[in-house]
Amino acid sequence: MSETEQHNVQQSVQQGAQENLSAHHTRQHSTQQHGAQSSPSVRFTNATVTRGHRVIWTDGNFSIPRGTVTAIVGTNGAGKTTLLDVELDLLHLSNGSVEVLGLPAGKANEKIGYVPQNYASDIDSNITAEQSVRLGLDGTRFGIHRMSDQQRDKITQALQLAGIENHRKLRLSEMSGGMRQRVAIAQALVSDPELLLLDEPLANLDIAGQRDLVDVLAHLAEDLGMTIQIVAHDLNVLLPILTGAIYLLDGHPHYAPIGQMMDSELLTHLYGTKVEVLKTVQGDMFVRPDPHVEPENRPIHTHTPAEAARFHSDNKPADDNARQMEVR
Ligand SMILES: Nc1ncnc2c1ncn2[C@@H]1O[C@H](COP(=O)(O)OP(=O)(O)OP(=O)(O)O)[C@@H](O)[C@H]1O
Repeated sequence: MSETEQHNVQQSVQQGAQENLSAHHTRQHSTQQHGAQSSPSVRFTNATVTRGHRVIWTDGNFSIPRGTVTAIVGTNGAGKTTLLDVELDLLHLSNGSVEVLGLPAGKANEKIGYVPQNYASDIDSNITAEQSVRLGLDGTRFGIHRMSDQQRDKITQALQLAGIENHRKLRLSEMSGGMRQRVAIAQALVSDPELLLLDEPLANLDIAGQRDLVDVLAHLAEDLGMTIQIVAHDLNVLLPILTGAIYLLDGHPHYAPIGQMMDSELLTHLYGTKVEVLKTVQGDMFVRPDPHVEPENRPIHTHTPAEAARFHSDNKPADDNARQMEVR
């Protein structure tokens, strides 16, 4: 999808947010009072997607509970962004079905916050952070209507959640990539989403920027109970907050809880190069390429969905999959 199309999509996802604000507050409140709703955040059934004449992936069969933080991982071109497109009903399946927040894909879009790849590269960077976040409330109507007190409060709240309330008057052109990424997140949050979809939000951020962003996501997930999906290439920085991962392997999407995902055999197949899962004495886990493998010895495997599913079917505790190392 072109960047302009992505931006239009982002706006269409956010359209109706203003009208739904009060209804959404009621919904959120009742969810907090009565616990998580019973339907999963997403449910894929026999899902196959094609673009043009090309099959991107097939046999998607999984569901993910609400209140979870899920990475979407796979090699370049495996179909991670495509998976988000399917959840937003920007792309129809050629077979099977997808439910999002208990409804057919597309029907719950006003409850979804979406942060596309490369945010701000195609919008007017002369606008301020506050104006940009306001686009999440009234989209294309920006600039025509006066802001109500309620809207102003919502924008302030979203800027606070993203940790940029002190920069609301700064123009995007004056901001670093990390700061713009936070503006994009604030824009997605301003409509009080139940599900937040982020497409490679960590790309182009330095280590401190990545950690700051993960802290923001941790607050949204842990304190506000938001369900989050994040397309990412590097699992390490996200590991402290991840509950699971959708992994695209050999043309099929699978879901695994994070403990089962941290398996060096599975990750080696997934990344197409030998990787190790290591555990520090403090109990933190991380993934790294095996430094002893020469490039020409990299394994190249293809697997059926059933074979791939076996990688995480034996419920091995995560500890069994990880080498322990001393890091103090
Ligand atoms: N609009 C489109 N029309 C046709 N093919 C497309 C379109 N968008 C993407 N594709 C193709 O679909 C496949 C999956 O693309 P997608 O962007 O979902 O992959 P990805 O896993 O997100 O990749 P990356 O990690 O490089 O961002 C790629 O081969 C891509 O070339």
